[in-house]
Amino acid sequence: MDVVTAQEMYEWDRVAIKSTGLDGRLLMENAGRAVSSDLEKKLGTHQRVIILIGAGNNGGDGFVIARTLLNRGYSVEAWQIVSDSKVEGDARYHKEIFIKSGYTLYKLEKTDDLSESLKSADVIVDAMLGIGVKGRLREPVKQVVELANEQRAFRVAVDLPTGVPADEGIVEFDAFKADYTCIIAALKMSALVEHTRVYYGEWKVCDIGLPVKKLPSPSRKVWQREGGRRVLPGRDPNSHKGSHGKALVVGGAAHMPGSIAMSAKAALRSGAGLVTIATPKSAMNAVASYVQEATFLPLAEERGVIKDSAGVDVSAYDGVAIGMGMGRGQESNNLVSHLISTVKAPLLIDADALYQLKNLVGLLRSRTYPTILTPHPGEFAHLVDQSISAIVRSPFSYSREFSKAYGVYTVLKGPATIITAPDGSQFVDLSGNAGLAKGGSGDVLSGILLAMMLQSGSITYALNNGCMLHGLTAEMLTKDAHSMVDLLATDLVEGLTQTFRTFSS
Ligand SMILES: NC(=O)C1=CN([C@@H]2O[C@H](COP(=O)(O)OP(=O)(O)OC[C@H]3O[C@@H](n4cnc5c(N)ncnc54)[C@H](O)[C@@H]3O)[C@@H](O)[C@H]2O)[C@@H](O)CC1
Ligand SMILES: Nc1ncnc2c1ncn2[C@@H]1O[C@H](COP(=O)(O)OP(=O)(O)O)[C@@H](O)[C@H]1O
Ligand SMILES: [K+]
Repeated sequence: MDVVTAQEMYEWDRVAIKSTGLDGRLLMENAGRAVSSDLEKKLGTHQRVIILIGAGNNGGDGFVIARTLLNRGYSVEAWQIVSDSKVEGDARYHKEIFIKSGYTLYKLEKTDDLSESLKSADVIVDAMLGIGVKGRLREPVKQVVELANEQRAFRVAVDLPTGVPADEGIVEFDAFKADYTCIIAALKMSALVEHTRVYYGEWKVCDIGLPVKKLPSPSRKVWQREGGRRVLPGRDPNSHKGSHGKALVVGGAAHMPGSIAMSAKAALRSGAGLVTIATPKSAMNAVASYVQEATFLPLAEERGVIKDSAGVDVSAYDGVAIGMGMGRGQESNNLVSHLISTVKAPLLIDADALYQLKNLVGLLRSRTYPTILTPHPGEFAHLVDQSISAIVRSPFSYSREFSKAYGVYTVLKGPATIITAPDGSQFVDLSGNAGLAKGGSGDVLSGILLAMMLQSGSITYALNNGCMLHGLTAEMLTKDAHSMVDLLATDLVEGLTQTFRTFSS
C-alpha cells in the first residue's frame, strides 16, 4: 500500500489519464462508487444521510456518492455548500447527472436550514475538500465543518477529512473530525502522522481503477502482514546454531541490567543461533539469571558502568547491537566510536548509544557494512538538533534526509514506525498498540531486529518484519491475556513464542 503526498497524488492522476486515456470523469465515477459501496456496509437502510458537497473534485465525488446511494434506495440529502459558479469541470458534469437523475439538490442559503437538517442526520458525509485544501478553512466551509463536528451523527470523510492537509508538517488547520475515512486510491501521508491521524478516525483505502503499473512509485509504503509473512526466514532442517548467526549485544550497567537482558533474550526467542552479552562484570549475574542461554564478554567497569573497553574484540560476530541500558558516560562514547569503526557486520545503535552518537555522527559515512539506528522521536530530535515536536510533525522527511545523508537505516519508532533505507525508500509498520508505551519495549525490539538481520538476506525486510513481529505480539497479548495497562516488556519476550507459532507457520 503506497503512501503519497498531495503532489504525488496529483501526479498519479495526471499519469493515469495521460498514459491510458482514462477520463477524469470516469475516475470520479469510480471513486464515488467505491466510497458508496464501502459506506453501504456501515449504513442501515433507514438511516438519514447528509452529504456535504464542496467546490472541487472532492465535491464531485460527493455528487456521485449521493446519486449512487439514492439509486440504491437510501435516504440521502445532498447539500451543495458553495455557490453554483464555483462548481466546475468534472464536478459540474456529475452535478448535472445528479440533477438529471431526478434528485433534489439542497443549497446552503441560510445556515439555520442546514443546521436543522444536520440535527436529524444519522450519518454526515464530508465531501467538501480533499487534497486541494490550502491554508485555514474559509467560509462557508469553516462554519459548516464546525456545525458538523457538533453533531452526534456518525461522521464519514471522503478521501480525507476537510481541512486536514494531505502532507506532513502543517500544524495550523481546522478540520472535520471523522469517525471513518474512505481514502481514495492511495493512503495520504497525514493519515500516519501523529497530529493529523486523529482526524481520520478509522480508515480504509478504496480502489478506483488507476493503472498501477504506470504509476511512479513514491518509494513509501505500508508494510503489509501477508507480504511480511512471505519473506520471513524459515528454519532449514539441516541447520546448526552457526547457520542462524552469532549476535553480540553490548550494554547494561550494574544499576540497569534489565535492558540488555531483555534484548538478548528477545534475540534468542527470534531465532538468533548464538547470543553473547558484553556488559560490565557487576551486571553479569543479574543478566545471566534471566538469559541462561547466552554467553558473556565481561567489560571493564568503574562504579558499575562501562570503563575503557575500546579494545574489545568484535570480529567474531555476524551482527552487533549496542546501547541498551549502557549509561551515557564518556567511556561508553569511546566504545560506540570503536564499534562504529570496527564492526564488520550489521551494527544496530539504540538507546544510550544513540545519545553518544551525536558527536560521532560523521563516522557513520565511513562504514561499509549496514548501520541501523532505532530512535524514538526524543532520541532522534537530540541527534538531529531539532525539537521533538518538529520530528513528530515531519517524521517522513527528517528520517529520509538523515538516512540519505549518513547512509544508514533509520527505524523511527512510534505508533506508526517509519523504516528508512540509506537510499531514502521508506516502509511504515502500523502494528502494535499503546501497551507498548512502557519502558523496555524498545529493548525487546532491538533484540528482535538484530536476530532478524542475522537470518535475512535483506536488511529492509528484516527491520520491517522485526517491527511487525514486535507489534503483533503486543496485539496478540492484549487480546488474549493482558491489558494495555499491565503489559510488560518481559511479557513481549515470552509472547514471541505464540507470534512465531502462528505467524510464521
Ligand atoms: N485520482 C484522483 O486523484 C482522484 C481524485 N478525486 C478527488 O479529487 C479531490 C481533489 O480535488 P481538487 O484538486 O479539486 O481539490 P479539492 O476537492 O480538495 O478542493 C479544491 C477546492 O477547495 C477550495 N479550497 C481550498 N482550500 C480551501 C480553504 N482553506 N477553505 C475553503 N476552500 C478551500 C479551492 O478554492 C478549490 O475550489 C481528491 O481529494 C479526491 O476526493 C476523485 O474525484 C477521483 C480521482
Ligand atoms: N502507542 C503506541 N502504539 C504502538 N506502538 C508503540 C506505542 N508506544 C510505543 N510503541 C512502540 O514501543 C517501542 C518503544 O520503544 P522505546 O521508546 O525505545 O522504549 P524503551 O526505550 O523504553 O524500551 C517502539 O517499538 C514503539 O514503536
Ligand atoms: K473530504
